[in-house]
Amino acid sequence: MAGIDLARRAAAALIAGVTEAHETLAEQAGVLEGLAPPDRARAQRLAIATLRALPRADAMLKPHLRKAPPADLRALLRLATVELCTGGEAHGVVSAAVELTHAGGRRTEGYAGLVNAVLRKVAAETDRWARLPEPALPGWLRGRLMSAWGKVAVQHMETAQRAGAPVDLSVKADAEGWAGRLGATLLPTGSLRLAPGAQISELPGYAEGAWWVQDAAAAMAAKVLAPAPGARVLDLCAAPGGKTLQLAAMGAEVTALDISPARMERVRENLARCGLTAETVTADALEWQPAAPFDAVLLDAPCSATGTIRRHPDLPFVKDAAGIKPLFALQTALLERALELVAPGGVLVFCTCSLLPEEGEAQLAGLCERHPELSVEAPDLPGIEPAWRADSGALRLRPDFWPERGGMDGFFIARLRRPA
Ligand SMILES: C[S@@+](CC[C@H](N)C(=O)[O-])C[C@H]1O[C@@H](n2cnc3c(N)ncnc32)[C@H](O)[C@@H]1O
Repeated sequence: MAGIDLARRAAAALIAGVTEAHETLAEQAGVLEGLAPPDRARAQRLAIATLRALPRADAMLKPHLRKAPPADLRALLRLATVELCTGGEAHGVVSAAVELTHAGGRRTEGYAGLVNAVLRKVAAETDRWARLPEPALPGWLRGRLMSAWGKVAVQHMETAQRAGAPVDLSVKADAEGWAGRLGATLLPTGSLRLAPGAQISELPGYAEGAWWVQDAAAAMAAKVLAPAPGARVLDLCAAPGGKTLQLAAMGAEVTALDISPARMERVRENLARCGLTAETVTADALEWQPAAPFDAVLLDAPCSATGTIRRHPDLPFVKDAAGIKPLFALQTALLERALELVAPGGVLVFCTCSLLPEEGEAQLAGLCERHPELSVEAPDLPGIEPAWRADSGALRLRPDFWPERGGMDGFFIARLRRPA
């Protein structure tokens, strides 16, 4: 009997956690504890691949299941089905699933025969996979995006989301040199894009903090802010700190604030690894009182994160329309607070990793209506394409942009100036 495949067991647990307990993969970090780094990475890869293809896996399994199996077994069947239909070696995949069913104890061991029989049938008809409809966004989100961006754009976004996301890096300095050393592509906006399959923590420059992982779209917000060296900048919702690192690397005097103590710890760790400094504050942005206003404030507000589904395919199972609605009012309140903390003549950059206009375009329109004294400044960055510019002067970034390069996260970024 072969040993238990720990990565597959963890992957199945992660899948069940997302689909049954509605917890994100990030919230289930405990599942991966104790696994060796390669098993950890493999478990995450398997869970992500399965979640991305879930409707197809269910369509493959449906004819062979008379009633729904227990949740953890269903996750295991879905995982094995995706593996079988995407090139996994049939004997290895089926026997690993059977082993895990036995190992599940009294609750699942009685299903080992069923798991074996069902997966053998799936393995015998993997040609059906390619003829099944491509997985689409969940209905509540699809409808909203259709009204905002149109059917064709949404189809392109879905294609991008199915393809997944490459890994992008922001560098402290010398982007061209690091592109050469890492074999990465230097993107027109200054981020580096790694070739697939890199083991991040093994790459040169990781240990000494020469760069950090950050999607190219996410990296544009701090570049839009572009603080002068020594400028006092407040990063108002800072954790885990990607934008704090950028601002500090640009030479700004940064205050990084976040409400979450655990996430703030990540900011401190990231600053330490990269040898950068910022003042860190754990507080509610709506209540915190600084001694003086700032030259610039960056508000990367909590949002639906619908722009990041291509790298987080767990999100549609965890969030729904009702769950994200309270965020819209929080974003408005945070925007008002952020503006109060900008000194006269200073700059406010507002961004969200959302594709919903309620969390971007509508927030900007509302802010400008309430504060007609503000001016929106169109960003002037290398690499920005005309299609990314909205009439308002903001940047609207979408996963279907840069298709030939591997896409980017969805983001909304606006730069506003208070009169002096
Ligand atoms: C989109 S994330 C920020 C990502 C971060 N800017 C980066 O680039 O790594 C939003 C953050 O807002 C924080 N947050 C939510 N409500 C907050 C509040 N009332 N005050 C301060 N931070 C808050 C969350 O803890 C979360 O870390």
